[in-house]
Amino acid sequence: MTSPILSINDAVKTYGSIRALDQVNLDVAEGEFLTLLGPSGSGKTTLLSAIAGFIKMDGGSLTLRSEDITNRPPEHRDFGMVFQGYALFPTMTVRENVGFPLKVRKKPAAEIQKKVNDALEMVQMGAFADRMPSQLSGGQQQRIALARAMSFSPQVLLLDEPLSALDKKLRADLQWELKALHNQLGVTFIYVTHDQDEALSMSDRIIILKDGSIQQQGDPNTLYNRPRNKFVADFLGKSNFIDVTVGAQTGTTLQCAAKGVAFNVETDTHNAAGSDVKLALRPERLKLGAPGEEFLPAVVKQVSYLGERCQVIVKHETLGEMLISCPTWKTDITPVAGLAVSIGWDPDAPVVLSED
Ligand SMILES: Nc1ncnc2c1ncn2[C@@H]1O[C@H](COP(=O)(O)OP(=O)(O)OP(=O)(O)O)[C@@H](O)[C@H]1O
Repeated sequence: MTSPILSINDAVKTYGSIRALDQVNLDVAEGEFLTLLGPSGSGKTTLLSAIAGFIKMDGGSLTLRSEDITNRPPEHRDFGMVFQGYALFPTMTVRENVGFPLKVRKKPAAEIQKKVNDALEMVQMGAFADRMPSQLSGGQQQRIALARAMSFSPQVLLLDEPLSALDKKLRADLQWELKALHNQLGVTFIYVTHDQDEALSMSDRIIILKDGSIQQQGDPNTLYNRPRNKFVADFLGKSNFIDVTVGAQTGTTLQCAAKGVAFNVETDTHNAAGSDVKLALRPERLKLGAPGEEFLPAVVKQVSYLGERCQVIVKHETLGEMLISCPTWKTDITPVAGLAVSIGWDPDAPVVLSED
């Protein structure tokens, strides 16, 4: 990374015995769309609030373009913010709301007018300038909140679950719009969500948090296809897990044995012979065939049709139940409960997980 716009160094925040932030280190690159993702209580909002300056950290420091801002009050950090509890001012019009950050910064009236118009155009809400917030839908209010956060051209935009109150279809539309805005403006976005699909679809990089510490970070493709541990594999998408005993490893080829089943796995990790490891296997990497076609016999237990894909639970005699996701347009086999099938996977499909 070229020199980061923002660095969080050894951030610690405790509430009694809870470590909401546990030695968090993070560099944010200029212009990136960075997402903080984790389950409820993992520390996402705490980290964003510490960056915003709403809470004081118990330890660690924050730098903005190499300048220490750890003790700088929020209003002097100059970040744009779209927070859950940071609603529009109900007694101000849309125009006044969007102009508010500029007014606080004592900008001249002509500049305020121009920037407000620009910000409203940006979120396609120019026609709504004279309405009151109560006369807008939830999605429109979110667009105005975004326009307000952007009106003063901040270097960094902090967004805490800005779409969580919206219905699924509108949320998906606004995800596209937010991503397009990000591409167009080149502003650094730090985005909090607990929605995995939202994180995967919008982010340049995802930070996965659990109990106040970073579990893994990377681009969506790396995190999804190369999860580091069980928590990440389980939290980001669905996974089958297989406990195996390691045989010999020759280069990248690992011999594995699990409950009477032997197979090879291609891996870039190094594993000692005789050790026990856990593998993650994504449902779409499992293959479903007629009996004898793939290498393990199994029986279909349950099928769930999802439109473009169908989810099939199969049972192998010793490995137990496995989840398979197949495209529904591939009709060489129609899975129904009770059907005898076979299952298999390519050697590069399983991922060797780390223990922690
Ligand atoms: N003001 C507070 N007082 C006491 N504990 C707090 C406070 N704020 C947060 N916590 C605790 O710190 C931990 C992290 O909370 P945080 O709100 O950052 O999680 P989160 O990942 O944003 O969760 P959610 O998705 O539910 O918003 C939680 O265990 C929470 O209960």
